[in-house]
Amino acid sequence: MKKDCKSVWSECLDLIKEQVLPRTFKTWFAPIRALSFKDDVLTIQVPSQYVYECLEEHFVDILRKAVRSAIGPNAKLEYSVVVEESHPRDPLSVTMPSNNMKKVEPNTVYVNGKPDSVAPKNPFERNNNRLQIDPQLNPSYTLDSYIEGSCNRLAKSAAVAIAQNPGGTAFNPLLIYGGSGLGKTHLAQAIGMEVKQNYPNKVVLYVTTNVFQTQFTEAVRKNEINDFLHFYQLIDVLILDDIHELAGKTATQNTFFHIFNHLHQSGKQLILTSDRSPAELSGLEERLLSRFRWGLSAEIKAPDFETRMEIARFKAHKDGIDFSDEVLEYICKYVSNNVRELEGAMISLLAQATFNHKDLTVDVVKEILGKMVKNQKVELTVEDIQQVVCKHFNMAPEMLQEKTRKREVVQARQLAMYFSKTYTNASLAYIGKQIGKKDHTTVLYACKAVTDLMETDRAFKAQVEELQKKLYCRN
Ligand SMILES: Nc1ncnc2c1ncn2[C@@H]1O[C@H](COP(=O)(O)OP(=O)(O)OP(=O)(O)O)[C@@H](O)[C@H]1O
Repeated sequence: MKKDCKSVWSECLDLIKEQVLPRTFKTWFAPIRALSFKDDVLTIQVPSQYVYECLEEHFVDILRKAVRSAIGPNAKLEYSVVVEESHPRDPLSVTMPSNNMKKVEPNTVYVNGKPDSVAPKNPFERNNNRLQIDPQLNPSYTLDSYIEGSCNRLAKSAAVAIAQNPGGTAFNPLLIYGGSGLGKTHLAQAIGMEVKQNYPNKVVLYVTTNVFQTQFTEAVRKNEINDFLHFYQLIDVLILDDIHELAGKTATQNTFFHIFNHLHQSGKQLILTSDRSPAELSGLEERLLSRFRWGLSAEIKAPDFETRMEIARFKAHKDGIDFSDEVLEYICKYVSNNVRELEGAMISLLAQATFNHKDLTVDVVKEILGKMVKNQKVELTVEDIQQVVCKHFNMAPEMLQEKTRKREVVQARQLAMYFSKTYTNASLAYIGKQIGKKDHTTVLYACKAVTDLMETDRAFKAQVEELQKKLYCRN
């Protein structure tokens, strides 16, 4: 069925929404209108030159991914920029190309038979017996732009070593794990970028577990599983993002197991990312987990204040934004758990200040961030959470450590575990140890119990929301 511009753009918006903060989405993407879609070119109307520049500067990667996913590898984006709001329905506008839709050069590999029979669909181009493999790398994710701190030192050092000698270090596979928005994808992609620079002929491929899963399902449906395996065996550096999503997908795990073995035995490099440590990767087969342990598992933790400041200074400098140190300190103090949110806050602040014609002083930042900060994850520890939960239930924190199955203690413990998993970057093992000396499976069970109960019990859900507010307003 032929898609129209509205449905294509709505598909893009769904994908974009998953990747940016709601405030960012509202500021930058919600006001955009889809104008036309023809020959793989999607034209969108943006309200001003400023918005056009900001989109190209800050969001081009997100846009590129979304547009490619909705349209295909040949997708092009064009902007129609409103220059005069002369008529609300028919404003005067000019058309601008998306300049930054640059991408890393694809690799060409020669295959026996028709390339069509080897490659999963998009983003691979086929021609005679040549197969072009787009590495799917984001050129802005480099090792140089990845700020090092104690939170990520081991992972970054391993990344540098691998980039110099892919497949030839002890770090094979490299499993990078940690919480959301802490730079796992950036670092994994940066290795790919650096390998492409050091070894232009090496075939690098970045793929999310979701895409891998879809390609696999498609290959099964079409009875092309051998071609699928053959294709993945052509890769020199395979980056598989979000491997926790393999949980429970036995057939996909099985196939990945074969690909892993083949690549590893042939001295090819594997880089994996996950939101939890191998010990906490439930739902994955032991034989796969044991292979992950062959190389290096490196955790990325939430950056400390100094590293956040360095990241914020770097981003401000790169984007040519003039934030004073005082302002940056204010932002970094409050946006503490997640680098993606830190970036989002900086971009939103800039946009709001520009639209409202205000200089970015600390007072202005306080005013603008005021509402936003309330919704941020202020730096919470497992201990803080236990305090708040116990106070809520009028219970001494020591009760959580007691070996009792009393209903109210069990529920308080489960809630403390659930909030610790949701609002801190502590590992399941650490959370369990701190809250009643339990193991990680108890924490997982507690999180599931709370989520399930919230779905069926309104009063309980209201109680969780009440506690959430108390946690946010703690400071
Ligand atoms: N140490 C760092 N230096 C510079 N930028 C960073 C750093 N850590 C994270 N970022 C930036 O933060 C944003 C989020 O990073 P990324 O997408 O890699 O996180 P992630 O851990 O893969 O998150 P998720 O698990 O949600 O996919 C990116 O724009 C990335 O460039």
